[in-house]
Amino acid sequence: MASISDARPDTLVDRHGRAITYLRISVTDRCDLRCRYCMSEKMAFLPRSALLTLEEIALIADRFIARGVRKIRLTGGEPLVRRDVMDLTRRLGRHIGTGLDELTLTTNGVRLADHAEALADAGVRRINVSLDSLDADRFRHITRQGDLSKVLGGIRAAQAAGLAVKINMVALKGLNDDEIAPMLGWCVEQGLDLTLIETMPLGVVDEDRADRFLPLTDVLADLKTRFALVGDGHRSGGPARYWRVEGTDTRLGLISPLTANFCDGCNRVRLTTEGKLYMCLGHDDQVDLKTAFREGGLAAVDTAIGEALALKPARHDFSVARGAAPAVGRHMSVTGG
Ligand SMILES: Nc1nc2c(ncn2[C@@H]2O[C@H](COP(=O)(O)OP(=O)(O)OP(=O)(O)O)[C@@H](O)[C@H]2O)c(=O)[nH]1
Ligand SMILES: C[S@@+](CC[C@H](N)C(=O)[O-])C[C@H]1O[C@@H](n2cnc3c(N)ncnc32)[C@H](O)[C@@H]1O
Ligand code: SF4
Ligand code: SF4
Repeated sequence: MASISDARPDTLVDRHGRAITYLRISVTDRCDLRCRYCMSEKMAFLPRSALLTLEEIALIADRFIARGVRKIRLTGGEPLVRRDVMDLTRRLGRHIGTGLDELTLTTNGVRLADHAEALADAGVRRINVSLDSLDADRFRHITRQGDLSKVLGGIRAAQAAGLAVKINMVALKGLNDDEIAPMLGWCVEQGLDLTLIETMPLGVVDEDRADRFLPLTDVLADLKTRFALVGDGHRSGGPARYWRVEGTDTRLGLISPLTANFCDGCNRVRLTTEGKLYMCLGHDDQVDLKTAFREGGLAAVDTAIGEALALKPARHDFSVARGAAPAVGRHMSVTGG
């Protein structure tokens, strides 16, 4: 866990002594899919007038970089549906090697083929692509409208552009639990990493989370009977714990907020597309950086960021008990995952 004593003088440190070095930016709440665990079928999206402009996002990101953020991830909604996202990527990419160690992106992959080379040219070296099934019908069912072939084409294009690709798969009881081992096998064949994710109770969706929750402790025990998995001390700066499939290049990551809490090591905050800086995925504490910027410029942004550090909760209170209300009303697509 990062602590105040590890922190450089300009590093952002929260009231629990955790250095904030990772900024996740949701560039849009919109998406071209409607994954069942993420959104309800009928979602209302923000009007475009509510969004930060590209220039505002870039200026706010610069303030975080000046104060010790070393990793930025663009996310959403689906980041590649925002028309000017590549301009933003190029702009932020200029910090790589100086202020930033890494600029990266999490995408559903649908539009990836059109953007893969430009992402690589902007300095992105690896991306995460969400893929919950390799069966076209099931993929369409989970995403409500997705075309698997486009995602697979996007992954191939990313690899051809030299990007390392990690697959994100949300483990869903009764929806894709029988595909987890085959997915890991496929990732080994394709030279991809795989991260499994426990479903988190954010926003009201159209089914009870308890019906879909799959503890990754059980999944890991099963995978260990099928693959030679060796503990791997790799850290990406994100929440996953890693294993390597022995004799291969593939890493298996587990993101287990319910069964293996990782909040002690939290190093991240989230900027939404309307300029709210959320201090935790599972809580409502936030400051409004859009208003701060529009009323007081970057000095007011700096002050607001400082104030936000005092709001960061120690940990989430997620519950996937039957009938439990979601931890917060906003959907994952709004907070940016
Ligand atoms: N509870 C919780 N979940 C998180 C956090 N950060 C990321 N996740 C979840 O982890 C999943 C994968 O996130 P990604 O966008 O791939 O980011 P990452 O795990 O930081 O990625 P890497 O840089 O590859 O480690 C998503 O479902 C996120 O919501 C976090 O701080 N808390
Ligand atoms: C919100 S999406 C945004 C980026 C992009 N649209 C995508 O799907 O990769 C980011 C990540 O959050 C995951 N996610 C969404 N809702 C979730 C939930 N309720 N619990 C756990 N992970 C979730 C997705 O699977 C995806 O990997
Ligand atoms: S997980 Fe990503 S692709 Fe799926 S609905 Fe949410 S934002 Fe869209
Ligand atoms: S749930 Fe909140 S405190 Fe825990 S790791 Fe995620 S953002 Fe950090």
